Amino acid sequence: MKTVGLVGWRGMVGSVLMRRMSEERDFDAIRPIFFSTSQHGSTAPSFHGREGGTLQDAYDIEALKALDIVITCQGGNYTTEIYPKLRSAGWQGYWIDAASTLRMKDDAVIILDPVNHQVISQGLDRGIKTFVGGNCTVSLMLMSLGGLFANEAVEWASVATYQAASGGGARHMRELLIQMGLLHNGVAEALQNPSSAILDIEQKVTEMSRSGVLPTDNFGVPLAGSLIPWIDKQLENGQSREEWKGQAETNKILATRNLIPVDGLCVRVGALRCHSQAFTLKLKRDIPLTEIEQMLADHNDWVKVVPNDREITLRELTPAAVTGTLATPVGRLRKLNMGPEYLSAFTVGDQLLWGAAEPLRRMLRLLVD
Ligand SMILES: NC(=O)C1=CN([C@@H]2O[C@H](COP(=O)(O)OP(=O)(O)OC[C@H]3O[C@@H](n4cnc5c(N)ncnc54)[C@H](OP(=O)(O)O)[C@@H]3O)[C@@H](O)[C@H]2O)C=CC1
Ligand SMILES: N[C@@H](CC(=O)OP(=O)(O)O)C(=O)O
Repeated sequence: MKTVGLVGWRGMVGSVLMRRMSEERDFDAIRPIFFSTSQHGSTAPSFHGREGGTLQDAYDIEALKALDIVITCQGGNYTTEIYPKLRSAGWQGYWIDAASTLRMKDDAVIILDPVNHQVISQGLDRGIKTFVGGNCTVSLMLMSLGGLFANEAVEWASVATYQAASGGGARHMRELLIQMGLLHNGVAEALQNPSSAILDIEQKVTEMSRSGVLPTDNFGVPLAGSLIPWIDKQLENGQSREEWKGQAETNKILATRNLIPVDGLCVRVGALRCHSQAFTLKLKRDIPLTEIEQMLADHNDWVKVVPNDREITLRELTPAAVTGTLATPVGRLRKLNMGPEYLSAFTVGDQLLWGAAEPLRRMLRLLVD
């Protein structure tokens, strides 16, 4: 049985990972050792009835060296500090990581096994020992649209994202909810009165939003009742770093021989943990819509083709409907006015599940089964 070090297990992504590992009885297949950067010496958690012992120091290279596998959701700073030290200390184990730090390294594979199982297997055969979860929007796009990529049907993809607050981390989610609460409190009385003027209510909300009373330490500006058309750092070419990841990671995950252009605009909206994405896809040929739907539906067990029907779309293709599930639905499929090779699509997916935790635990299973 492999000894597996779990780092970052009590964070937001880590908690989702622990829950999924419990549900899938992954702890039965490993000898887990829990680490912490701040609480070593305390009692480790017990999952699935197994005592976790004592929390180990996540900065202790000797302790980490004794592991067969490290699985970390601790974040990029931890990876940047510890990974090179551990490798230069001669550690030959498998490193499974949620952070973006190592994703584009030549000796790392981006893991999304329903989409690139073959790339992962080839990596293992080549002796690759570093496996990194993809960016959430990229992973969710490929889970939903994988069938079109697998059939080499996509010439290029243009995307507008609607990304949830959770992508920024736990503090961002709290900030959004506090902003929502403050805005509502400010007009709650007026809302009780059906004859109050809606534009007076709106004006009060807008004034509050601009007044500086809302907490904005994490997002920088109010998100409640608004949106933020920029995610992550600014690059010199005008893209945000989140937008840059779209093409870079998609092509690496798929191991494309000819680059598939992917570009668009990444936008933060007031959803909690589901990222949605609106696509314009240029297909390589005019494929009938029924064939497209079949390709998409056949690709993996989690994608669901939602008929392009108003009622069904409202019921099944929203963050509220998808949150907390492993489903990665795709809908609003139709040929656009630009011509029969232009397809629209709208996807929704939980960014903490397929967007973060799920590819990691499935990689672990590939290594231990
Ligand atoms: N948020 C996201 O959507 C995604 C995140 N990621 C990656 O995962 C990393 C971790 O993200 P996320 O889970 O959001 O980070 P969190 O801030 O929720 O957790 C990170 C660490 O903070 C420490 N911590 C300190 N105080 C607390 C507390 N009160 N409750 C829980 N943990 C606490 C824990 O480490 P310790 O026990 O050592 O103190 C924990 O492992 C990111 O940096 C990123 O690299 C990847 C994809 C998506
Ligand atoms: N940047 C993503 C979340 C994330 O953590 O992405 P990455 O794993 O590529 O750093 C978002 O804000 O929604």
